[in-house]
Amino acid sequence: MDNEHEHVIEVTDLRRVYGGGFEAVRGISFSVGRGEIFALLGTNGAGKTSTVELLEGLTRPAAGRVRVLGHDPYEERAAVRPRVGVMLQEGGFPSELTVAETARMWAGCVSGARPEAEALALVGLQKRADVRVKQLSGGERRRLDLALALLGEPEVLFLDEPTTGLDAEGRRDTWELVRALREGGTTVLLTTHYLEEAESLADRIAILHEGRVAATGTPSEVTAAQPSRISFRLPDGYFLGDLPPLGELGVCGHEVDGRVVRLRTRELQRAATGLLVWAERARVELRGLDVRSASLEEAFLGIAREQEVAA
Ligand SMILES: Nc1ncnc2c1ncn2[C@@H]1O[C@H](COP(=O)(O)OP(=O)(O)OP(=O)(O)O)[C@@H](O)[C@H]1O
Repeated sequence: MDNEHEHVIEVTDLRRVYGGGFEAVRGISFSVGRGEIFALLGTNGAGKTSTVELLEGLTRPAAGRVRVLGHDPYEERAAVRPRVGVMLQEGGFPSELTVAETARMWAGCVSGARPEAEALALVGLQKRADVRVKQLSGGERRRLDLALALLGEPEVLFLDEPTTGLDAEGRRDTWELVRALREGGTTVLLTTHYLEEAESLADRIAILHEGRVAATGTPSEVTAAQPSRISFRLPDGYFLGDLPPLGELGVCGHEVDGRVVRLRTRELQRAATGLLVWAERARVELRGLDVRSASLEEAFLGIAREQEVAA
């Protein structure tokens, strides 16, 4: 396999069982290529952190295979660890130390670390170097976590909810930094609760549900599998039955809320054209007309609903 298309992360039929027998990860498979940003999404308890911890080599899977940079991250920790940066959900470093002292202490544990000041500057914390960690805001702590993960100039970066607690500007700064790291060839696997984050940042995503991959692909592939929406106000004096038969328009679901009609369709062009031709002929205006493809949020909620029904 050439370097460009090398799978930096490979997960095959991965399982994780906690003490007591609860199976949190139930046969997950995916791979991440070099320089890709891959996002794991899912409801609370879907198994994102449990999966990331296996990738980080913190514990051994109950079954299945994990490879990071071609190695087993648990059995061959010494080969993998120096090439990987990890940002856990809870950093948990001593809060009496200053930001600079924390970075220095951390750098002491990393071989070939970049200068601490450079790592702090990457996340915009250079002016907070002399502040004690306990005095940082939640968002600043998250950025310090990220700076520490970047100290070793990692080839692979694991980010567990990297922007939780950050304000809108901090979140966008982090996205820019992650994109810049990708441009430099870093492979990034992140978990997030922010669908907007996955949509804007990730090359590919996997939506987990109860320990399984419910959907995977590029964000647009995942949303394309969900119905599009058309909404409008019924013109005065008209009723739903006055529209062309919804089945003929390719509509697969509808709701009427007062005068507002919402249609779902997998054939957006056919439905929109049929509706507009009807309105033109009837010489009526469809006020509030809104036509759009599913967002990742709608896809996410749709997948969660489908899974609940299937269960
Ligand atoms: N140490 C543990 N012992 C037993 N069960 C656990 C343990 N840690 C996690 N679980 C369970 O495993 C499931 C998956 O948890 P996990 O933290 O991986 O989910 P998650 O997708 O990261 O959730 P969140 O979005 O809330 O962080 C949950 O049902 C959780 O209660």
